[in-house]
Amino acid sequence: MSGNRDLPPHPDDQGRPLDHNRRRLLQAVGAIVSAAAAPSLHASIPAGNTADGGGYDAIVIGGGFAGITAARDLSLRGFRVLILEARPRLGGRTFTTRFANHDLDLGGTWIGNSQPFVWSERMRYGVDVVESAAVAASQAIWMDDGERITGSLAQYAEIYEPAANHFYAPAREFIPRAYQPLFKEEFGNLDQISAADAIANLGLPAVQRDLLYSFAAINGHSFASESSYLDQLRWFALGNYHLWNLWDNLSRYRLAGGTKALIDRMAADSNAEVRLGTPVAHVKQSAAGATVTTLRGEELQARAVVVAVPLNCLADIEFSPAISEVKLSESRRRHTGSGTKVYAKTAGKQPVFMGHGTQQMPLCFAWTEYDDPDSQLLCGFGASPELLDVNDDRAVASAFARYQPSVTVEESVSYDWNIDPYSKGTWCMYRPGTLTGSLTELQRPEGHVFFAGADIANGWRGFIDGAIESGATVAQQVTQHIAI
Ligand SMILES: Cc1cc2nc3c(=O)[nH]c(=O)nc-3n(C[C@H](O)[C@H](O)[C@H](O)COP(=O)(O)OP(=O)(O)OC[C@H]3O[C@@H](n4cnc5c(N)ncnc54)[C@H](O)[C@@H]3O)c2cc1C
Repeated sequence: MSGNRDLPPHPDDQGRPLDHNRRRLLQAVGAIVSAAAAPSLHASIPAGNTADGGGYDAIVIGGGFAGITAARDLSLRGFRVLILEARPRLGGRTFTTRFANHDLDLGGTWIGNSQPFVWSERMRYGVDVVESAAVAASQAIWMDDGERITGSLAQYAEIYEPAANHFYAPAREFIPRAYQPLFKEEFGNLDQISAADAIANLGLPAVQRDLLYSFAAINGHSFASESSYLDQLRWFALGNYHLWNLWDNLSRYRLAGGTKALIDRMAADSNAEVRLGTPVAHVKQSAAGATVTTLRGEELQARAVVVAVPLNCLADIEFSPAISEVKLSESRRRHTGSGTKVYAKTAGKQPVFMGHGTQQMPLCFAWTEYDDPDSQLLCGFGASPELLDVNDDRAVASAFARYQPSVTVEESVSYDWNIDPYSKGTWCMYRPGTLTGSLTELQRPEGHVFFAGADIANGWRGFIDGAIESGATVAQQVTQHIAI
């Protein structure tokens, strides 16, 4: 089984010019922002497209966790809300499928109890959690100068933990408030250097250095040279400045029934109208609101628009007037998340293991995720699709064999988020300079247009938790905006 390649057409496929006369449009933004503050706006709510012709209060573009949260919260406050989702399903970068008798998540999967937004949602809707088999691993596997070493988790921790604590040492000083990443204001050069630079500067023995490169690679889902050191430190702050608590939040708990179980309950609790398979091509603001044009040319009006698409896809929507150049250039620059994730079903069983490789290996991490009676499901992550073709079962089998040489892989499954035009990447970690230089601007509403998403969250940015945080925050902003 391989990734889904039956993707709907992309806005760019229509050959629509995305360039604008920026000066003229920036002037128009100014006019709209001043008009938005005027109290008489509500006299001219745009002609609507709801069944009764009354118009939408808000159109939410994107039906991932951020968009669903924003739409649910707004609709439960009595506003008329429409979700326009490009794909034929909700969930965005979370995607639960059936494989080897499990509800398997090909995208976002694990949540943690230091993640307040998603944890409260799963408790509110009564969605249980299940623990990864690797939590009780009887074997740790790591690499020392190319040689595969096996031992206990405690032996592995003796090598890895002091190195990781060294790497994360500046986190408490520079990110004292995990949900206010810019609180400190002064960060020295921490956001200018990469995680790889920081690791090289630690002067550690090669075995520890390589473990850190690989950990930075899985966290940024790209080589350690791509991500900002400061952005990596943020994760440690969010993990309560404790390495193993961070790990618990990254990989311990899955939602029973998969992420679909949660997003379906959130969507069912919402009164928002949902249109699937409806990519948005254009958002045009007026004094009273905005007109959203779908790829099929349908025009829909609302008083406010929530753009809850991945950062990497933002520049594919045409905005009139144009949104800020910072937003567009960060979208085109893309966050670092561009690696691979793959599951493999084994024939027979191996010791339940947790494997920490090097960032140059096809899979920089691999472990037993499900320990079934007669087989296992292994999960692996790699820093780059260049290192592993996840659609090639034999390549996948040999990648897992680097950890368990005698493993027999029966079949594997993955999803290529990097070629999907509605994600153009995996989870978000920032490149050097983006956190201190652009986050505030990425979050800033422009006129009647608001921005949400895991990729611009304050707390667990790049996670389901961050998507829900951002969606809830923007729902509050839109509520105030509409109520003016
Ligand atoms: C492989 C992988 C593993 C991950 N692992 C974890 C994990 O274990 N734990 C965790 O918490 N997080 C994880 N994440 C990250 C997490 O899944 C995301 O951060 C989060 O789900 C993003 O939510 P979102 O709503 O901000 O964006 P998305 O889920 O990307 O939703 C955006 C939506 O916008 C839609 N869209 C895009 N363009 C348009 C358009 N023009 N018109 C209309 N709709 C459009 C998309 O189709 C999509 O549905 C992982 C992600 C991946 C890919």
